Amino acid sequence: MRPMFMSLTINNIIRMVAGKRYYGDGTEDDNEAKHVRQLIAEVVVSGGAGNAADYFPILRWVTNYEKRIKKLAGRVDEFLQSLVNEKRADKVKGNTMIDHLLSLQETQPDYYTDVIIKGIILVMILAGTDTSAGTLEWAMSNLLNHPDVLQKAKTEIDNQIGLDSLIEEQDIVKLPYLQNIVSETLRLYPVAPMLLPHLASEDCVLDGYDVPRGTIILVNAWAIHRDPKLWEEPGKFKPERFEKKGEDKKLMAFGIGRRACPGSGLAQRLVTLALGSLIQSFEWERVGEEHLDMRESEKGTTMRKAKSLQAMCRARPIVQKILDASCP
Ligand code: HEM
Repeated sequence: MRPMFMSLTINNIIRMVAGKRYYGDGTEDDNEAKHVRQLIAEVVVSGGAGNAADYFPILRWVTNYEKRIKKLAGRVDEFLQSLVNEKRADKVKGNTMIDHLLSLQETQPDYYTDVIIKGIILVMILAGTDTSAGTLEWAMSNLLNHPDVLQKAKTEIDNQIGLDSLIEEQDIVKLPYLQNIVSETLRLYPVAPMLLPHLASEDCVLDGYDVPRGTIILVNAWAIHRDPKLWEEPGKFKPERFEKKGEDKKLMAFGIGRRACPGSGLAQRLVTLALGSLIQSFEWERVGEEHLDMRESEKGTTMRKAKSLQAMCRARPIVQKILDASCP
């Protein structure tokens, strides 16, 4: 299911940024979409790769890694510039993120240069797609390994939303158990397990340790989320734990403070809505009797499942109802 989750999250970000869709919905044979899909696939593969020549500079003589990455960066820049140029040429202003950034460029041209705008688009794609897709994959895998939790979430959705209309963004507040499933997934499987590296801007003392200015600090959120001093039965997937007031305050899957994830609201909404829609629309089962392998992959910048998720599903009656209503 990983490629489907990636298509969803990339569409979500690029539609917000540029009002375009490159996956599904008739884009299969579109040449521009094909080109962008290929480019994004290359960026995803290269994104988490290490460069041995950083540690053994002599390897520069034998690998063409840097040359290849520079070429890829050039193609990415060309693509981002084409998105900006296209929006700039539009006669009527739209409501996409690029439209708003170009308006700011008119009033503050020294700050909102094309380079800054392209940087913002790129960070949205890099930080906002793999992370949400990975969380969805962990959440779905947890549900398949815990059919009782899946059943409880289905009952909540059926009772709160009904069997005639699809769940919408504003319904999420009526689904606390579904929200707790997402929190419990982020606790056990934070896709950025060491957050991002932070640099001490001044000398400071952390928990009794002297930390000199310039030290790189990594926070092990994964270990904090499984600390038996903080959580009861920390290794157990138990969404009910978040029914206790204040438990969610202990989560740090998005970091804490000024440099915490600015996309956390979007990510939580997208993951909860997508998960809710999958539960509402389909009956889900594991492919075999065995529990799913929940080991983590050793590769990549985000923490992914070592074994990509495969599952079986059967449409629930609501799908036919919605299809009948959309093409009478
Ligand atoms: C489940 C999904 C996500 C998770 C678990 C996640 C997690 C994180 C974490 C742990 C950090 C570093 C915080 C720190 O070191 O203190 C971060 C930073 C960041 N995230 Fe997310 N993120 C997710 C989705 C998103 C989305 C959807 C976007 C944007 C659309 C986004 C944009 C960013 C950006 C721009 C930063 C860097 C912020 C800075 O350096 O000031 N993230 N995220």
